[in-house]
Amino acid sequence: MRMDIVREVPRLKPRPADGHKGTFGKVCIVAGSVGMAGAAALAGRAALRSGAGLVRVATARSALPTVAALEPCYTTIALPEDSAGRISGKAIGVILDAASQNDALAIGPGLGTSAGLRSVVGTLVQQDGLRLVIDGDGLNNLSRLPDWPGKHRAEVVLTPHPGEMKRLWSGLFREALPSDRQEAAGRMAQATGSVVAFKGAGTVVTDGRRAYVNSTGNPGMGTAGSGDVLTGIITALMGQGLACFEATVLGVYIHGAAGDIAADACGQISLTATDIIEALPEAFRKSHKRI
Ligand SMILES: NC(=O)C1=CN([C@@H]2O[C@H](COP(=O)(O)OP(=O)(O)OC[C@H]3O[C@@H](n4cnc5c(N)ncnc54)[C@H](O)[C@@H]3O)[C@@H](O)[C@H]2O)[C@@H](O)CC1
Ligand SMILES: Nc1ncnc2c1ncn2[C@@H]1O[C@H](COP(=O)(O)OP(=O)(O)O)[C@@H](O)[C@H]1O
Repeated sequence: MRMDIVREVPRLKPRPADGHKGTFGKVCIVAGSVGMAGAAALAGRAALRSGAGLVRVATARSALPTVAALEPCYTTIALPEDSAGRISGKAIGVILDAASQNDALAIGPGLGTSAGLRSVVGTLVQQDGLRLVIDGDGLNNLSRLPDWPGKHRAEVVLTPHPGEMKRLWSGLFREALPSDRQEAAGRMAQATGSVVAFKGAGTVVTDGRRAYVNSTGNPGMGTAGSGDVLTGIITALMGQGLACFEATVLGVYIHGAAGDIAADACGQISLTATDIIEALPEAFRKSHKRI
């Protein structure tokens, strides 16, 4: 598969002196469940550290007090839940309202999987004009909807790790997942009309026409919640007006750069997803000088 290789990492425009929180994007992150409140908080905090003017985290009602207590700077939206403490299918009305009131929406970190969540994700991909990042269990729910690419109208970014990629792939193709990561990501992007960030060492970002292979990051980032942080970063960059491909390239680059700064400070063995968030300010400052 021939794709143009992108070597330049996009950048955010300097902030206008009279900018305010409305200028820098409102984003909503639909995430978390009882037992995985942390995933929602990590994505929300990462979005704040990545410049979103307003961050709203929409989560299952029972998980909300924990999610809210983990970070004072985002607001929260309580969603109807099922008996297992996962967001239920009845939440779709509130989520569609949030979609219409925000510049970008993410769904997935820590959701769990269920028929209700499948219908929520399936409805979101059909929303014309919605800018949507799908990660984690958002992808696991999506992979059980084999006909979704034919119906989708939203601008979609998919951020699978290799396990999620396998599930997504087997829902769409008969043949095995190609071992060439660029080939796999490129075909997934073309078949679904989405931007794909196929995560792992050397994350590949592609829209099926262009491909970027990331050089930042380290094995210390193989730690729980690291991908949830990436979701928050990309969503915030989309909220600030970057197109899906550009936001994903910059997001993947900054996430890896923050992981490298964090590994310098605390070593790859002890690195946690929280350390990646704490390193985002330095990663953004350095990238503005270097890129
Ligand atoms: N604090 C929290 O609340 C956390 C919640 N999380 C959520 O937990 C849910 C399930 O996600 P998980 O990823 O844990 O479970 P999955 O079952 O989706 O994936 C785990 C498996 O994926 C494969 N895999 C992942 N990265 C790989 C790589 N680089 N190379 C090869 N294989 C790889 C491995 O087989 C691994 O066992 C998601 O919604 C996620 O957002 C996790 O992010 C962990 C932290
Ligand atoms: N060896 C590595 N080199 C560079 N980046 C890595 C490496 N291992 C993991 N990462 C990055 O860490 C993140 C892990 O995400 P993911 O597997 O979704 O974690 P989680 O589901 O726990 O949030 C991805 O962005 C991935 O690219």
